[in-house]
Amino acid sequence: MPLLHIAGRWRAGRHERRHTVFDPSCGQPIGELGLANGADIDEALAAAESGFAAWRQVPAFKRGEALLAAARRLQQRGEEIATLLTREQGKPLAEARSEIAGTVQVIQWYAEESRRSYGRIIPPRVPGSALQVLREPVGPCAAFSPWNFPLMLSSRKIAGALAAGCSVVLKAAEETPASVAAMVDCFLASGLPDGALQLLYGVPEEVSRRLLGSPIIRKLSFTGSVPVGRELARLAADQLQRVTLELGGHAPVLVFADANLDAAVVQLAGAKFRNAGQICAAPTRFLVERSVHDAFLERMAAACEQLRLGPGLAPGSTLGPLASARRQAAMQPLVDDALANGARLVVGGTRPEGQGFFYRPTLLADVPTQARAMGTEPFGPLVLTRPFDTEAEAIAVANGTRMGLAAYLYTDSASRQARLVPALRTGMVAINHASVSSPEAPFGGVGDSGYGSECGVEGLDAYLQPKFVHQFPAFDGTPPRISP
Ligand SMILES: NC(=O)C1=CN([C@@H]2O[C@H](COP(=O)(O)OP(=O)(O)OC[C@H]3O[C@@H](n4cnc5c(N)ncnc54)[C@H](O)[C@@H]3O)[C@@H](O)[C@H]2O)C=CC1
Ligand SMILES: O=Cc1ccc(S(=O)(=O)O)cc1
Repeated sequence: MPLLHIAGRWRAGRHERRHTVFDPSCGQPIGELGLANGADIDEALAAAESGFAAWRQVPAFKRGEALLAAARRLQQRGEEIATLLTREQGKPLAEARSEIAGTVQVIQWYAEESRRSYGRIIPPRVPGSALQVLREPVGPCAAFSPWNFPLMLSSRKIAGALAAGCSVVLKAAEETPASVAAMVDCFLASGLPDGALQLLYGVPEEVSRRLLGSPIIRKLSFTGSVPVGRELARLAADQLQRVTLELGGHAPVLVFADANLDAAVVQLAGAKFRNAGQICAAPTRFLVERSVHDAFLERMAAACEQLRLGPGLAPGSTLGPLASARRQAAMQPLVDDALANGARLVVGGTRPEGQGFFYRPTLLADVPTQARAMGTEPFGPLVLTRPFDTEAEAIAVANGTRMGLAAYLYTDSASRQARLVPALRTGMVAINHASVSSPEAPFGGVGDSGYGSECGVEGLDAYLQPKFVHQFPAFDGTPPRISP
């Protein structure tokens, strides 16, 4: 699989180590990936430097056109790429198609927004002078994307950087290389100069150390786990690179008795089991007002029973395998620990017999806050519920982890909505709805969920550096008086 793209050329990495790619639905190898060695990474850095020099000269309008063309190509190749994605990541084909549709929209949004990245003129203190703020691309960027939504999460970084006029070296996840390579091909075929976009796979810590150790890189964007995010932020500190970190969450869901319970469960079950629960913003800790807790459990149990666990490419599967043996192995200890701490098993709780990285949809009730799953992001198909009696108690539990990405609130009371939004310590809140992701809106968290945003104008700003220009048309020898 020659899936690296460096300096305008597709080729295999020259590292002595190779990475085996697995089909999560059967646990069998489906390919061998050649990884980047030090020389490959250095070539990618040099190419990103020259690619930046060329790409930043392209007018914003033309950059937007190139991105729109990339989005069209991705749409045209949708079926082929969705199949690649399902094969290597595991998600049901319908979800892979929907990831592609969402990715197309992200690229389109950045393409359009790049035309509106205006500077500004500030009224001057000294008559005849001008105060301008220009917005310049920050420079070559290093981007690291994970395996759970390889296309969506890579596209946020690629399109954000390219829209702003930056070049990118993307290290995507070794677990899911072919789908991202196909998407990168869509970008490259749309008129990018050589070096504007490189794709690497490698030994992760070697790639990050070498990229972030280089003064060429001016910006880091990472989506993944908290420990790796911390490590990359440390590396970026040495070169004073700007940083965006999206490090996952442990989203609380607050369901009050005045909410429409039927609609809430349908939405929440959809959001929870999408991608087998491997979503940073997945609803995870379900805090339900005591008077409706049993009714909620009954409906959620029915929703779990309706899921069809099976290979993503098999028609009718609505819940695929986890993406790796590592993720599958992480589930049972979390479930066993919750049960040992007094939780009640309502549905699932085991992996099925046979091959593949499957885990049954699992509903655990009355999960105590000290259970490990209530503090560690499960990143799997686990619903954890607990009843609450007061709003204050619900908020205390909701804010009881160091993570702060998303929160979900189900209540028809406008006054409660107004009280709870400021009380929730998260970067995003959805009310009577189970999605917090929209290309137009900033996506990001607080606390251990990281900092910075992707998408929205904030996502584009992350790749732009303001430059203040204080201009006097001619110098007449009189020192200007700026202070009053
Ligand atoms: N925010 C998100 O969307 C994601 C969050 N996670 C979180 O991470 C947990 C563990 O997942 P794993 O895949 O086992 O985690 P991991 O942290 O070992 O790997 C996650 C990704 O980061 C990359 N990575 C690892 N070390 C790196 C390094 N030093 N430099 C650059 N990239 C590096 C890997 O290639 C992989 O694609 C999950 O349970 C979940 O909590 C994982 C993936 C995505
Ligand atoms: O894991 C992070 C993540 C996954 C999916 C999406 S989206 O809903 O498809 O936009 C956003 C973030």
